[in-house]
Amino acid sequence: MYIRNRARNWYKSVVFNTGLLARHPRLVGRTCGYTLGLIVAVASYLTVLDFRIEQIADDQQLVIKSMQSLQNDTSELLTELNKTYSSECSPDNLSKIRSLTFSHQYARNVGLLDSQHRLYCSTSVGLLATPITLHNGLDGSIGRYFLQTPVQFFNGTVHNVLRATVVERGRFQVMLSDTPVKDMFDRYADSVSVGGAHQRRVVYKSKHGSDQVVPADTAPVTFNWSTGNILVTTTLPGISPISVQTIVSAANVWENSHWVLLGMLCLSMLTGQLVANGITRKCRHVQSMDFRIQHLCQPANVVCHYQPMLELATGRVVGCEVLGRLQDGDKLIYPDQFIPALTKQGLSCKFDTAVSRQALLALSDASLGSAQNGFTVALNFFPQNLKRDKLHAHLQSSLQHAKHRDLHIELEVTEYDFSPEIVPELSKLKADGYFISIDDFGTGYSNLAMVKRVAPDYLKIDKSFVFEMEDLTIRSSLIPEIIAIARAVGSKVIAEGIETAAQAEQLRALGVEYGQGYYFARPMPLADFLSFLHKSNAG
Ligand SMILES: Nc1nc2c(ncn2[C@@H]2O[C@@H]3COP(=O)(O)O[C@H]4[C@@H](O)[C@H](n5cnc6c(=O)[nH]c(N)nc65)O[C@@H]4COP(=O)(O)O[C@H]3[C@H]2O)c(=O)[nH]1
Repeated sequence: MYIRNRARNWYKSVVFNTGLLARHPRLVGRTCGYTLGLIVAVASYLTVLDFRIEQIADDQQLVIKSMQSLQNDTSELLTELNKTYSSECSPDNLSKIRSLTFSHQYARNVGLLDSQHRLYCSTSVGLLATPITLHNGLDGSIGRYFLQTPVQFFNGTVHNVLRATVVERGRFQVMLSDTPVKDMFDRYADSVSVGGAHQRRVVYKSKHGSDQVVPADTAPVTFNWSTGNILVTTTLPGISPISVQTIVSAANVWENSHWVLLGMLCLSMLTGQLVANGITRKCRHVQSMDFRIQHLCQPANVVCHYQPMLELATGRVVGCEVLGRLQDGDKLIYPDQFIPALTKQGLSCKFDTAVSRQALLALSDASLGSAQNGFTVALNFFPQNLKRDKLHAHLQSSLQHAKHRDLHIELEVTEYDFSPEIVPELSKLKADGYFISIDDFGTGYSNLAMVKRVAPDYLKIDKSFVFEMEDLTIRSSLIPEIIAIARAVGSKVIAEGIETAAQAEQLRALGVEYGQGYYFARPMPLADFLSFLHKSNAG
């Protein structure tokens, strides 16, 4: 749980504080996607390599088994010869030995030794003209053996000489036909070394194999840093250990598994591309207001700005409109940037509640000077949040600990949102003592009968009418009509968006009671608003 929370916090801080995501979503997506693609490609290659190494180790076991079979067969033959047969070079004895040799797979020829351990007779040649002593023998588990030994045998007409392995035990030597083993070496090994510690030597090497002896204690898989190849080794232990080594190069892996590798390469490229697209989309999404608003819309991020509302006739500040902003790192974001996402994500109530609570707590604690009595606080609410019972409870609880409770709360609903469903709620709120104002009046098509039923305390002329006053457009000519409607329903008029002294003067002359706009002051933080208030009302 703890780790999950830490991970979530870390993720959020990365998402919200990393400008990189916002500025380069594609770069982030591609970096992550292609890195993953590369990891998949490397992992695929390592899997194929691992598979190939296992395959080679299995093949080497076959070689080892055939070596074992050769040793067992030869050992059995030598035991039988020493136990049952004499080393006499008589035709009868040689014929018996020959028939025994036929029942053994690897023996080609048997040699007989004299009392001085010299080869003096063989089953293939018979009695030798000169006895032979073999040199450089190795000690093996089945006897002493001589590698690549020149041996004579009779092929019908002449005595041929060939090189073969000879194993000697007791009074006999067996010349081995190691062709089956050699075939195995050719297929599966690059290098074979045999012999005990000091006698060890290379007995086989392929065209790729090295001349170096493979020590008997070589690990099953090693890496040759000078060639960049992997060496797979299997050793048959014993007095004369046999080590079979095979080289696994990248070319070798490619040769054996190129279709699998090509398939995996395509898969990793596809994975990389899909992940890159996915992460790019995700980065864009986490930077979109729809996603960020859920993190931003917390009471701690809500910032209230206050725009003074003045009595046009006297220039006195009589109230303010509270305008909510959201703190996003070191910058503020404004309603036109977040309101669509806010409503889409169902956070409008959370936002309105946070703004109104913060503003009421701040203003009820502040010193408002001569404006203290009956100071008007205009709060904007989304129509769906104008539910009397809930709203009344919330506003009262916000004012519960207030220093002075004589603030007049004005609830603003835009004309655009003015609908039959909210009329009864507004009437009840008005009966509770809240002021009701219809904001942006003139921009919607509100039913005048409905307006009359609510009898709002204020009609706020939308700023678009005020902006065009000096140009005398048709729109601005509607201002007297709006004022007439206000009079008819018993409302006072507030003009929004006053930017020049001429606009303020004209509106005052038309009978508009209150005004707000950049001409007087922009929406501002509480401290600035309070100093503006005291300065304006000082005179
Ligand atoms: N050009 C110009 N503009 C002026 C002038 N005087 C004031 N304004 C801007 O006009 C908007 C007046 O607020 P509104 O009509 O209630 O329109 C508000 C209101 O409908 C909504 N809003 C703002 N705060 C809240 C809130 O806390 N809750 C809800 N539900 N809506 C809010 O967002 C709208 C836009 O708010 P803002 O961006 O703060 O924009 C404010 C204000 O900064 C001026 O002389 N010239």
